[in-house]
Amino acid sequence: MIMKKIHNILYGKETYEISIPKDVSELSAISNIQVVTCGFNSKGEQLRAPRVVRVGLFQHQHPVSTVTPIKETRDALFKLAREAIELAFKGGVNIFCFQEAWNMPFAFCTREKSPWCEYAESAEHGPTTLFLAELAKRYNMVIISPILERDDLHCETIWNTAVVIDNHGDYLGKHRKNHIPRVGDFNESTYYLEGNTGHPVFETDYGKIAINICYGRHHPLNWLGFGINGAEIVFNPSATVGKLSEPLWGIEARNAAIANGYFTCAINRVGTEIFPNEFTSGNGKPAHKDFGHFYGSSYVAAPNGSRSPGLSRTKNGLLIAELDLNLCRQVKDHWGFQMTQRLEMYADLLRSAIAPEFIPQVIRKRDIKQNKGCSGKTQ
Ligand SMILES: NC(=O)NCCC(=O)O
Repeated sequence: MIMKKIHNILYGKETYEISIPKDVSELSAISNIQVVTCGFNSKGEQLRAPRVVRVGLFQHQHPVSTVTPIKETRDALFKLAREAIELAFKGGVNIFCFQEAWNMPFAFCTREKSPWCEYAESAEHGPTTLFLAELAKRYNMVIISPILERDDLHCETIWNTAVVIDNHGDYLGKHRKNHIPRVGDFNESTYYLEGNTGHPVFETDYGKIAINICYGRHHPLNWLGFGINGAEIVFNPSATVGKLSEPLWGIEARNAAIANGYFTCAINRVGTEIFPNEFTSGNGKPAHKDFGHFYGSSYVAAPNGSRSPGLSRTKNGLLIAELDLNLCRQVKDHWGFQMTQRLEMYADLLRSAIAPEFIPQVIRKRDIKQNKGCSGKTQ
């Protein structure tokens, strides 16, 4: 009883394990992908049937050395992806999402252009999208594929992009990472700029979904943007290391789910990737060859604040979560956060804050004294 109470305070309303076919465990053992399941409770409604979907969050280690030739690396990653997607299909997954820049080493610490920029490919018809489109169609699954994008139409520039492929195997659209980190070894601004795609929400057969890529999870207004556009599930494909962000990890996506009335799915890389050349990041640390440990711990949070168990800190894993999208509106009706959010007041504040002549609204005692006598009368 007391444990139940503690669980409730720390992790929110009770979740349940979902039943999945036996061969999922067998396949999970063969492919060495840990499978964790979780379902979120919702209320029945009189007028709407439950809108239950299953999401699959896949976290993985880079399967080869970082210096492995690109084609060989791609083959190894595609093999792993195929195994994970097959596993997800057997587990009834409708929407599958990879971690950030899933199809390459996370080399943006190095600041080297070669060979890492060669991993960039077209969002619309690059090899990764073509490979996944076939699987998406075969398994009737929406697939979110965060990659390094090469924009052929616009001077071959590079972006950090999540591609959405629908369950018919068609390219549905893309979102480019809105906030680019400049912290620790995250030297990503050497490679790409802040995204120019706004806060798109993709309407799929399995609900309205959006993607907030990695560092964007530190920005509450970025989460808000997807909520304003009607997202029901926001995926947060990430690549982040223990020393930098682990204390924040369990809080940010969960808080975003509560504040915005949608489900959030936070996915992180696993393992340590060693690069051939030493690098520094202007932070006084000795030159080194790796980012540190990517700690996995992927999880799902619901709009009512409850969360799933996390995947492992060290192993490849697939989290299969069952969500009733009706819960989004149920929580909005209950708490009224959207009704009470005062967007117009914040819009005014933001508009004035970006103006060059902005004066912060600070009340100081000395200003009061200047304007009024002790009697409180204006002088
Ligand atoms: N990939 C990325 O944006 N990482 C930044 C570090 C963090 O946000 O924890």
